[in-house]
Amino acid sequence: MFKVVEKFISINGEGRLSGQLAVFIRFAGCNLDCSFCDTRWANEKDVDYELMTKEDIYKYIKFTKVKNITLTGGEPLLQERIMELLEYLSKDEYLLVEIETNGSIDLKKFSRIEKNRPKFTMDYKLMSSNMEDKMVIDNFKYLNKNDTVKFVVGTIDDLNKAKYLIDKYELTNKTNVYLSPVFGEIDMNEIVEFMKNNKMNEVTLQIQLHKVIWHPDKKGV
Ligand SMILES: C[S@@+](CC[C@H](N)C(=O)[O-])C[C@H]1O[C@@H](n2cnc3c(N)ncnc32)[C@H](O)[C@@H]1O
Ligand SMILES: Nc1nc2[nH]cc(C(=O)O)c2c(=O)[nH]1
Ligand code: SF4
Ligand SMILES: [Mg+2]
Repeated sequence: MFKVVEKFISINGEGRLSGQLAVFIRFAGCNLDCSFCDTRWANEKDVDYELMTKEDIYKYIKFTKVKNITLTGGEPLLQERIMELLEYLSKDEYLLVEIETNGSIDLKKFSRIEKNRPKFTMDYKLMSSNMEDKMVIDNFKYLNKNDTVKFVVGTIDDLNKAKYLIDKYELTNKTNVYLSPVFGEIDMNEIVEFMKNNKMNEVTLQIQLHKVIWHPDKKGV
């Protein structure tokens, strides 16, 4: 059984599928406590959730008739039998499943799903998150062109570290690389100037589209 705090259809506001319809399954609980977390409510010990089986989740997804699925949270890979869910969903070739994961969970076993492997959007938490020491650097090697590394940046120091990691691990040759501002905390022009000054080709700047369409704190979107 999986602890689902919310499930909804929306426009994906992040990453490569931003702007497209997606079904969101948000799981309860997280092992990190990022300074900027915009979904802290999902990680509270007493958060309300519905218990769903993998079949319940699949039935809900098919009922929506939406192709893109984002498994998120909280930290989705902490769910005890998440591997069973991923393998179950991967059998449906029509679905495009992506996982928003926080960089602290070893991705090795998940990257081994053969057919129609879910796509990782792996956050690398930088200094301003206060969670950088939890990052599993080895994860970079399990990411491919279907996946994304996302750097949520709140300061110039974060930007400098992101650039250092992008260069050191040649991330733009391996996977998609996104910079995302800590919403409302950093002047996006500063990020653009940094990208221009550092000739950051093949890096994508995103803004969380759902926070532009709706109030930034609105749930279920
Ligand atoms: C709430 S997290 C859930 C998935 C997973 N725990 C993670 O951190 O990737 C989903 C995404 O929202 C991003 N996020 C959370 N709070 C944010 C904020 N205040 N500004 C920008 N992005 C934020 C995270 O970095 C992550 O990419
Ligand atoms: N619209 C919308 N798009 C999203 N993409 C990733 C999200 C997340 O919280 O993981 C998210 C979210 O919370 N809402
Ligand atoms: S890892 Fe994700 S859900 Fe957990 S605290 Fe950080 S942003 Fe929030
Ligand atoms: Mg969100």
